Amino acid sequence: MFARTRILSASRSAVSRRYASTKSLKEALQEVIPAKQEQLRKLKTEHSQAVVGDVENIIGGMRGLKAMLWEASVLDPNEGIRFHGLSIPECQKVLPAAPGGKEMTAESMLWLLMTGRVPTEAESRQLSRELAEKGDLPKFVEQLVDSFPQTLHPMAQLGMGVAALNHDSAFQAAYEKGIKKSEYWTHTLEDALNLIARLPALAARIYRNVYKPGTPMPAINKDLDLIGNYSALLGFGDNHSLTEYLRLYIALHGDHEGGNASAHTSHLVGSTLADPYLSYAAALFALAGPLHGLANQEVLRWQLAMQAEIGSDVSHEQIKEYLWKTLKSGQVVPGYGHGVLRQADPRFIALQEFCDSRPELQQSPVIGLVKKTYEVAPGVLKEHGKTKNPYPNVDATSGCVLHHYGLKEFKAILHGHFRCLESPGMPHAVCLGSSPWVAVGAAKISVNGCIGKAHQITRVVQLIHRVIRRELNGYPFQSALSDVTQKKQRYLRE
Ligand SMILES: CC(=O)SCCNC(=O)CCNC(=O)[C@H](O)C(C)(C)COP(=O)(O)OP(=O)(O)OC[C@H]1O[C@@H](n2cnc3c(N)ncnc32)[C@H](O)[C@@H]1OP(=O)(O)O
Ligand SMILES: O=C([O-])CC(=O)C(=O)O
Repeated sequence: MFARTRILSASRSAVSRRYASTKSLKEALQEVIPAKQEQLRKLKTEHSQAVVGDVENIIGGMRGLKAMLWEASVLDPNEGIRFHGLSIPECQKVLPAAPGGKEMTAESMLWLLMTGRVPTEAESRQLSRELAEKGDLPKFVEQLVDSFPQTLHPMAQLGMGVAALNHDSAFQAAYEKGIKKSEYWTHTLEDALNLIARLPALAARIYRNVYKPGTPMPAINKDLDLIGNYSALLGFGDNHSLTEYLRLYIALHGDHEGGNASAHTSHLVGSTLADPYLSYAAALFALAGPLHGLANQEVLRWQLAMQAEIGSDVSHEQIKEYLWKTLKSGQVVPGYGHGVLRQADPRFIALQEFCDSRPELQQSPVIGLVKKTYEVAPGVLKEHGKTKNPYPNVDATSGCVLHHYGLKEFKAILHGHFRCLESPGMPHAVCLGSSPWVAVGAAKISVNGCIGKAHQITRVVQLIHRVIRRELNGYPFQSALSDVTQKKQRYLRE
């Protein structure tokens, strides 16, 4: 089951003042955080008893449960995501692009998410430079990553690499010395920025070790933005279209209301005051599931299999048959459905618009197939009648564009890293949360969430004990397990 919590938004208004500021991100946050701390203190004293919803059904995990306070973004089921009140087209209009580019940068989205304010170009550039200056990996992490077998899943490698970066955690060091709760955020911010800065070098190193062993990686260019550098480190620095696509892609994935499986995991782990590296590593492992971060790889695999079986120049009827074949074989249609959305994902629409604006993508057979599938799949899924949302999510197209531009390798390092800028959401929560109200609230609520899970785990253990006891009485283990499983499935259905 896909746990997807809902968020109680603290603020829906867009804060998009633009003036000729040249503040660093830390200075901008220094202005925002005291007021936020006061806002949270007031909220707690005045509304801590407020009832925000009923829990209807726990069989589906935490689906739909309002369980966290969040304000960086709000996900409306019909309209999709807004970042501090700004829709995707509005962000595309106001967030600064990289020099020579048109797409909003990851840094400008990060700035917006964390401060609630659109950065000036100077601020965005300054943040790019700060990240580039912090971007090199410690030697021991390079050695660690180089020691992994090529066959180890890149997401497992990425998670371990990120966890190892906690060796230099400023938060952990400060905590050991003893600091006030109200100061947690400065050390957390330092870790979060160091982590974001190092992700390109880490992910690119893993990518090269697995797919392009022995190829030399360029040095980080201090004049480039984060994604410009990432693209170059991967070996695609001269592919301007891919780099621009990545900027858009990563900015769009900056946050999704903070309650998806990976973001929720980082909040849960962060609420114990584990440092950002550990919280983020945990989030990556949640992201590594095929129903979440790996879905775009599943989509690519599925669309290519469709292409191999029925070709590219196909009719709606042929796609319909292929969709039914997938559904009848008991599989999900990857890239369709969502835990919250009930319409086509505006991130999918934004990526489709990117495709429509580029002649090379308009002519791409696989992108053409994605488009045609979108014309047919909602009708088929409605007829199938199971999914609450028969429309595409962002993954329905994202991996296919990468494939067109030459990033053809399947395993999830690509997706994993691209999703990494969900970390703006994470440090935001940790920054505000750790000091001190939201973290405590999140911990309590999460613990409540976990009681359900722990309870289920206990039941599973009891079940297994029963099965083993029966086996000792001469009852074959497999058939005992299948008896019990069938009973359980019947029980859940009923
Ligand atoms: C970036 C992201 O992470 S976006 C999500 C990416 N994931 C995918 O695209 C994978 C395909 N989609 C899915 O598996 C689901 O729609 C999820 C995981 C995204 C959401 O799951 P849920 O919240 O459980 O969705 P929902 O409440 O609509 O599910 C109801 C039923 O419809 C099924 N269903 C949901 N989506 C689909 C689909 N695309 N194809 C077939 N069946 C589906 C579910 O498996 C569930 O079946 P069950 O009752 O037998 O368990
Ligand atoms: O929000 C979710 O449930 C999944 C998703 O689309 C994302 O994480 O971007």
